[in-house]
Amino acid sequence: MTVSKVGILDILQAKKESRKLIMVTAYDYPFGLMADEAGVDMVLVGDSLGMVVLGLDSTVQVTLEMMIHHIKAVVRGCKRPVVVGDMPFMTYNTGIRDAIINAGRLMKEGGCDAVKLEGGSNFAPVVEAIVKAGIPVQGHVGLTPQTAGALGGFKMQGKDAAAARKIIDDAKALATAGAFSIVVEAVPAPLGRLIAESVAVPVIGIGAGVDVDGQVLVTHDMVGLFDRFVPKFVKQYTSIRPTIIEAIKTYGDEVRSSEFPTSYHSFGMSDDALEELKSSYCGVRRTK
Ligand SMILES: Nc1nc(=O)c2c([nH]1)NC[C@@H]1CN(c3ccc(C(=O)N[C@@H](CCC(=O)O)C(=O)O)cc3)CN21
Ligand SMILES: CC(C)C(=O)C(=O)O
Ligand SMILES: [Mg+2]
Repeated sequence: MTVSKVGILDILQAKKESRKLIMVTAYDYPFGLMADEAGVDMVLVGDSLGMVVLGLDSTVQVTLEMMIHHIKAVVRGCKRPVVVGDMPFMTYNTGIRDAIINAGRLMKEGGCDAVKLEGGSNFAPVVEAIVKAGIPVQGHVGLTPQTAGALGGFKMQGKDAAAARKIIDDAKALATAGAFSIVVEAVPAPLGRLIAESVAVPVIGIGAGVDVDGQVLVTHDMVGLFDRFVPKFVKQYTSIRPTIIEAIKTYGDEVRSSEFPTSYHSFGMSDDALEELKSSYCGVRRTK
């Protein structure tokens, strides 16, 4: 069966038809396959992979090479969803030429359909240049983890009217620059709604309330596979970490007690071959 690939135009159309957009993260082939099978619209290969699957303390140390490595794996599993690759810190902040070259590498070498970058109106010229080069760009405003240090940590943004106004203006600038969609992270729900009402392109919320055009979550968070910290906006739909730990423990117990492997999980050999082998075999330690 052939599956029709979701396109950027389908993402834009969804907002016009008031259809909510579903986005989740994936960092490897099995999670790419599962997201595809679950029928999501977009898969984000987030730079959160630095924290979630590489054990780093922030997303700042993530490199373009790491992103390309993981994007390639996810793309192999995703036949239908739009695959968005996060641009790492300092791969688009140093100038328009660098940004275009690096976005191009994520697309050409990684194989993703679009890129995402963090930043507001200051980055509108960068977004515009990448879009003009033919690469769809998703914006990201509100809590921007790559610059969390400057924001005072992984904290909610847009608390007072002036800060909220700035985020609305940022989203508008990105939409005008040609972003096909904008991620809004960790802002008050009423602000999320105002942002969604302010731009024609879909606003994808993560901790931005329900009145936006779609939602994104880190898959490892929603299945309880990552729990070093659990942001307020995460809902754990299942908890597979204890299940995995229990399986590994049981395996260990069965190895120690020689319950595993059984003959079912072992390979046999013909009696003739075994006899011939034994006659010429000179073991150091004779058992049985
Ligand atoms: N596993 C994971 N999930 C994410 O959503 C995520 C990452 N990693 N890494 C990159 C960024 C970092 N993000 C984070 C990380 C922590 C909080 C957090 O703990 N926030 C607290 C404090 C809120 C406040 O003080 O305003 C919370 O209770 O939500 C939020 C977003 C979102 N992104
Ligand atoms: C949290 C999402 C939006 C993200 O940027 C990431 O996973 O890196
Ligand atoms: Mg990110």
